[in-house]
Amino acid sequence: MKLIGRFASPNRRSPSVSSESIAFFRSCPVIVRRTASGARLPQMMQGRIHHALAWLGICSVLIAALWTVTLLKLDSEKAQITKNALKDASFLSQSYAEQLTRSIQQIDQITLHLRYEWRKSGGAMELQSRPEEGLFPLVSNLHAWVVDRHGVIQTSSIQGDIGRSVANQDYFQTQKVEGSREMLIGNPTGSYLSSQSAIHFSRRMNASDGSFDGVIVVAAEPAYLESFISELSLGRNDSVTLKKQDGTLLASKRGEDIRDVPTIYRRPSMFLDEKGVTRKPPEEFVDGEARIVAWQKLKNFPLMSIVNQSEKDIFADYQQIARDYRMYAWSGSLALLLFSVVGLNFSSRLAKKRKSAEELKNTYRLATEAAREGFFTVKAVYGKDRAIEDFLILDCNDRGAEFIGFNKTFLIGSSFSSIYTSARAQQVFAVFRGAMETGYYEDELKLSSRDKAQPTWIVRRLVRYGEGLAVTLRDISDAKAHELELAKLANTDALTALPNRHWMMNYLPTALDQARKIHASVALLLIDLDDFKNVNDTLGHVAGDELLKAVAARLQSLLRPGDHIVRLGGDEFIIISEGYEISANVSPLAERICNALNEPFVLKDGFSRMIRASIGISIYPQDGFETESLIKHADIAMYAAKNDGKNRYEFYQAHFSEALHARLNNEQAIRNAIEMDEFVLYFQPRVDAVTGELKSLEALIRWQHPVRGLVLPVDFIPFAETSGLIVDLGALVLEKTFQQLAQWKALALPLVPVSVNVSAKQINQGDLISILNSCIERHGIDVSLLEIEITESSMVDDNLLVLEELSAMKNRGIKLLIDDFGTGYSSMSQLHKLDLDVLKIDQAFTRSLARGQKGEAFFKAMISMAHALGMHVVAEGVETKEQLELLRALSCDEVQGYYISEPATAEEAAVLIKRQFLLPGSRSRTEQDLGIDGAMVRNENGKS
Ligand SMILES: Nc1nc2c(ncn2[C@@H]2O[C@H](COP(=O)(O)OP(=O)(O)OP(=O)(O)O)[C@@H](O)[C@H]2O)c(=O)[nH]1
Repeated sequence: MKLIGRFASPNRRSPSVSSESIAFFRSCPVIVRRTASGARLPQMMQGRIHHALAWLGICSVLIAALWTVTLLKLDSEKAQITKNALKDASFLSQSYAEQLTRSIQQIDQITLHLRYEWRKSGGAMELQSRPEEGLFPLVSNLHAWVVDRHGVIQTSSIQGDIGRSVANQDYFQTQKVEGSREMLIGNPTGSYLSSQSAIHFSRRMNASDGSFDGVIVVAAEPAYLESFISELSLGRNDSVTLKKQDGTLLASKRGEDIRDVPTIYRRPSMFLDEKGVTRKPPEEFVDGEARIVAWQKLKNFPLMSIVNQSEKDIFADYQQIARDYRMYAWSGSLALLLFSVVGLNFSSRLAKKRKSAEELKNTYRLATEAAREGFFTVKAVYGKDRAIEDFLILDCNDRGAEFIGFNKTFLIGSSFSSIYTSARAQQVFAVFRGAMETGYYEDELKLSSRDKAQPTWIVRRLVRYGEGLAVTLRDISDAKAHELELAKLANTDALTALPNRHWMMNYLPTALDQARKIHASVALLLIDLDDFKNVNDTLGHVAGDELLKAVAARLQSLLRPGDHIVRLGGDEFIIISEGYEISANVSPLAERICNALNEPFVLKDGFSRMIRASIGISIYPQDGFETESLIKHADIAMYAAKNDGKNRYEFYQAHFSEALHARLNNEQAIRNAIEMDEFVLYFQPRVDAVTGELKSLEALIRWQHPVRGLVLPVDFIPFAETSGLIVDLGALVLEKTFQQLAQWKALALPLVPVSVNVSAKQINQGDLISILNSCIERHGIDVSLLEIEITESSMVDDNLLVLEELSAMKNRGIKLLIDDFGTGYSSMSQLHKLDLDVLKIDQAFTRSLARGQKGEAFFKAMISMAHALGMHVVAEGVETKEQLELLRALSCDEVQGYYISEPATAEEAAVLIKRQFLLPGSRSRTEQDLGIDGAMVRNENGKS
């Protein structure tokens, strides 16, 4: 939103806008175009003015239309009313004329009739009595009289009228002079009888010679002529008149408002046509009201009936309706005006919103352009059943078009169905329809473009808005390549390039699932190289690596297609073999492996080396259903193979687990015993074969078990060896030995050296010399009081590390003894190289002395050899006086065995130290003084 604000006021640069963001905008052509096109504010104002004008225009048109319709309607109404008024006025004047004609004709008839009667009666007609005879209508406003040639009334319908002279009356004079045969209609004159004026209708009487003989007169008051026009037919300002053709008014009927007006016309008006109807303007009338005027000449009489109908009255109703219509029109106009104001407001808000949306869209596009992301907006196209049929691309940026390999201008406005093949379209539709339903979708897509500049992997993100989707595409090719590389590294063993344990842990569950589905088997062959440590120790780590690689390659060459080989780590490999005939094929495969490894490997240094392996085999489904259990069982089987002498394979059997369990229990018990300090040392003396003088004590370990009592080494050392605990035990023995020496020293005993047995594993640790140094220093014991016994097997294979350790000890001044000599395979050269001090010949050879010449000869050879090498010889297991005698005869230097002493506790050993001479019969003075028995015989078998 801030960005929009900045666009909106380019002249007002906010201090918070960083130079980077300004640079960002400048770098964008769209922004430049916007700012260059002039200030945006006037543009916005222009937009608003356009909107306002549009709304006002629409409103004006609507108002104009409203008024046009209203006025047209009024006009047509008016025209219709006018038309009707003209028609009515014509009709009225016509019917008035007809009525008048009939009335005047009746009067004419009366005059004719009276003249006839007058003549016929010879002037004896009585008019006063005649009305009853129906001579003329008996109405108050119609009278008749007969006048003689002198102008004197001879008879009259009016009482007492006879004898009155009318000689000066116009009608008499006119009739007398003109001698017309027609009835004359006189102008209205004052009536003799009433205040009302009267119209005199006269007819001349002639004597037989044609001379004037008098006049028949009928006088009618105007009311007589007006009587048939009802009041109702007249409007308040209407009038109906009877005029002579010269314009003289004979009778007139007027509406209420103009009844007292002498004449309604300002000027006398003339009607030349026989009949007609017209509108006369207001200025022609005294009351200033326009009128519809209709006239009609009477047939046979020079008279004219005229109807004046006031427009004011005619249009009275119309005026009300017109007022109403105008009011409606005004109201409508106002409403439209209001509507346009509201509309303008609404549309300007809408426009604002649209503008903001447009701004947002542009900003978003700018952002995505800058971010190198592709973006699209698409609209769902719905079918008749409201199901989405297609998608229309509304907008996209260049990057987006690039991603999918089309031109942007082509894409905008295109539908998916037009740009994708039907199969591809189906996949795309499924994804897009799904996003329309759920509102969000994201996945990673691998693109198959051959163009190297094009991305190979993209992230596609779809977000629903309204009826469409906003789609962003981001290039993740680099990250993906890195990820794949990492995945490869995570799944590959760096040394051998074989798949590693991580790969296997992912792969096996799927493989087992598959096997479950198709009822197939999976075999795991866990291969652990035998004594590989020796390879490292003798040839070095680099050669060890080389051998591991060579082993991996050889194992790989033995696999069937579809089998997998994994390096678990160290010298362990697993072969995964899948299929239906596994059980039958596994043994041959295991044998092939053993045989193949037995073939020598020629390493870079030119030496060839053989390696053996122990293989444990577990098979799905009989040995387990899960990855972990199958691996565990293969491991147990492999241990069983190792325990069984190595260089062999074993199929997993349930009892292996029990044995392993027992071994683990034992190991744990040993660990606990170390912790609880349950191990103690016994000491067995080694004496001069001739004098019986104590030369040394061999430290022997025993387990003082709280329940089992004293446990001999044979019952726990093998477990300690296999578990590696032998290293800890060895260190414990050294520590206890030095403690004991320190104690004896403190007791001021005449100390003799103590020999300690160290295992090959202990020497292989490489830190034995530093442990010894530490003990020597801590306990303040002279180095000459320590002797180290090693077995022949420790020296096998010219183990470099062992040789180094031993020579370091030798250099330190520690005596080295080779124990159980004759049971291993040490060579003369090894003995010589190591510069050993003492050779302890195994008790088996001592026992064989008594069995004849061969045993003696063998013994003698060993002694000669040792002496030749400058070594002392110790015979072990001397149990009888005869053996001692023989050994003395063979020049054996020292002896050790039950004949001299069984292993003794520390306290007992202290006594032996004090005795110094331990051969039976050779008692020291002290002993003799104390009365101690020198022969201590115990029923224990063997030593450590
Ligand atoms: N050269 C080399 N040695 C390794 C590597 N990884 C482990 N080792 C060594 O391989 C040896 C494996 O020894 P073990 O399997 O425990 O024992 P072993 O000597 O083979 O004896 P057995 O298994 O009982 O037959 C150890 O000494 C490890 O230090 C490696 O990557 N390269």
